[in-house]
Amino acid sequence: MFDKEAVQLGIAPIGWTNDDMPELGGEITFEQCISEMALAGFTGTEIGNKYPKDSNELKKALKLRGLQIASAWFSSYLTTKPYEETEKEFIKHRDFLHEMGAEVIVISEQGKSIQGEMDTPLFSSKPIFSDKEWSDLADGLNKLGELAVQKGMKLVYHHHMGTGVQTSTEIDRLMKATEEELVYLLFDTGHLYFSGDDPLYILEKYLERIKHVHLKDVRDHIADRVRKENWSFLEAVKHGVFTVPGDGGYDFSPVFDILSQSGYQGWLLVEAEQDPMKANPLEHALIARKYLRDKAGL
Ligand SMILES: O=C1C[C@@H](O)[C@H](O)[C@@H](O)C1=O
Ligand SMILES: [Co+2]
Repeated sequence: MFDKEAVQLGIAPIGWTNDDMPELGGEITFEQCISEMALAGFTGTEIGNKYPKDSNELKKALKLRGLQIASAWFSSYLTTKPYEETEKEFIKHRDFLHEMGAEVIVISEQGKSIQGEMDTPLFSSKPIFSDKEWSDLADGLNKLGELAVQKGMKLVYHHHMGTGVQTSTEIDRLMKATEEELVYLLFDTGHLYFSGDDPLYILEKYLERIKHVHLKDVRDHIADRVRKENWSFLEAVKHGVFTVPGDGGYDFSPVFDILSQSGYQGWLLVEAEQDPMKANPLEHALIARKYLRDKAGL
């Protein structure tokens, strides 16, 4: 059983409006998005591209609906740009999240990433970092982790399809190369399962370092087509490879058991980017909320 006081349930806006493909959900307003999150029974969200940039305006809109900011994605370019460039942007991002009351900062290395490329086949073209790139990445993350600690926050690394940190082996290398008190892990079920890795291996091995969780499910028949037909990450998303927990092929029961038994504290954030014209966002938010109630007792 989860400690209901220690765990908070959130949902990401990318089921309503997509950050990587703004045409998906382009007609859906920020207000509709956050109102439906609250209506479905969630109390938190991450930040999407339609959210107000002004912290007071954002706070007011969220407060009206009983929502909090759990975190927000930050793209680092530690393998391809001078460290100082990433640091400058990171400090602005950190300070905004701190102002919004978030405790974790999601980071993902986008140097050499193919996740935003519509025509680059996902499985055959993912980047593989050189030894130099691994050390630049680890050194940079340690420094950014220190900057997070200065504000009492935690840096959580998001392993991601189509990036240099996608597979279990790559996550192992990153975790080994970084300081455990500075760089934590974001556990995203959907990315590991889609990659063909066992999410439970990562969950059990890094339980102590996992400080943020994305609950994303996968439609197996679409994932099979992505491999066979050499689709890109964005094509996969457009075709509906991701969906909410309870609607795809992954059984979250062991994930919930392991997390609850370990006394996990923090956010469980449902995240399923898909085309809102094909998958009604409110309907899917409700499916996820029911699944969490039935399977996790939350
Ligand atoms: O956490 C995430 C943020 C998105 O923008 C990203 O593309 C998605 O796949 C994800 O897991
Ligand atoms: Co995610």
